[in-house]
Amino acid sequence: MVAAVSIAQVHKYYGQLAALREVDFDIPPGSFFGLLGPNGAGKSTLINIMAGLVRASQGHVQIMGYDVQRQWRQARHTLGVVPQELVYDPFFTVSELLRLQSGYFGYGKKNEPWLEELIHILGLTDKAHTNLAHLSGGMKRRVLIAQALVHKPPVVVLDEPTAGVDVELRKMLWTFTQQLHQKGHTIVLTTHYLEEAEALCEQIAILNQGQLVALDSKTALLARYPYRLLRLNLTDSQVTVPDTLRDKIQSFTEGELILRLHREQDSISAVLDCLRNANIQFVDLHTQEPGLEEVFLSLTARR
Ligand SMILES: Nc1ncnc2c1ncn2[C@@H]1O[C@H](COP(=O)(O)OP(=O)(O)OP(=O)(O)O)[C@@H](O)[C@H]1O
Repeated sequence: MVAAVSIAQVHKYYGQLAALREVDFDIPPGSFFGLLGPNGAGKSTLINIMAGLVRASQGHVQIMGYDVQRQWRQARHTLGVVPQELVYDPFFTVSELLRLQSGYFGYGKKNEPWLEELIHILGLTDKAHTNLAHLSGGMKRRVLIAQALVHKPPVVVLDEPTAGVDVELRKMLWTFTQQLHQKGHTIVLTTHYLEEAEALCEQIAILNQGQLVALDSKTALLARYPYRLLRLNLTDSQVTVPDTLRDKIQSFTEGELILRLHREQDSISAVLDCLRNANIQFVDLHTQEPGLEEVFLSLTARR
């Protein structure tokens, strides 16, 4: 089966700076794929290479089997990218822009019902004849999504679609992308909201300083993490935690002590004995399984 996106030995240099180093992985067709990484990890560079906007210094990228450089026309037809920046042309209305974009892909009147449907499902009906310059940031974001979908691309890349949007629009975008996924589109999502990636993505790649540091299903990634958290609400917030527990402290604020315990090496009862021996009392405790945030931080922490 052809990969939705195939990234083969990609390097990208900006002068001396290696923005991507030996990045090599496939995004399976039909997956909901999270591309994560801290600021400057290389996510946008990789997306721009997929979109044919930036040329890889070495290596190849294919979208649905089409090379983004040699077969750029076909590759572009199979890909829709929702950019991170709110870039727009202030001279057009929403509906004019979508028609123009549709025409760029060679679609004529036959595509009108789909454009109407996009306007409707993205809640843009009232704004269809409004100039883009007069739309709010949230509305502009919806237009960018519609614009990326005019040609019904099988692969849809959303570069931080929920950055800076309100809760209502975020929920609407979640539902919308899930529906696209259910219809068979491959979704590639970058986001800094790890709870968002955890809720939506099945497969996850993590980039750090231009290199791939994790590639797995979300479930496997979470299961591989060897720690869990122990949360204790202490009666006294001023206590000194015993030395033997110091390196396990994840945080200690306002009487809530969170310890990071190794599943095999640390026993909860030994930790509690240690606290009791130090005369530290607590009113409540519970354990918590790690979330994507803990896994992400452990893989991307700068040494
Ligand atoms: N046109 C460019 N010229 C020079 N350096 C660049 C250029 N574009 C990106 N970089 C550098 O390449 C590295 C990767 O940047 P990139 O924007 O791909 O990261 P990112 O993971 O998308 O970050 P963010 O989460 O902040 O959007 C950074 O060090 C950045 O400064």
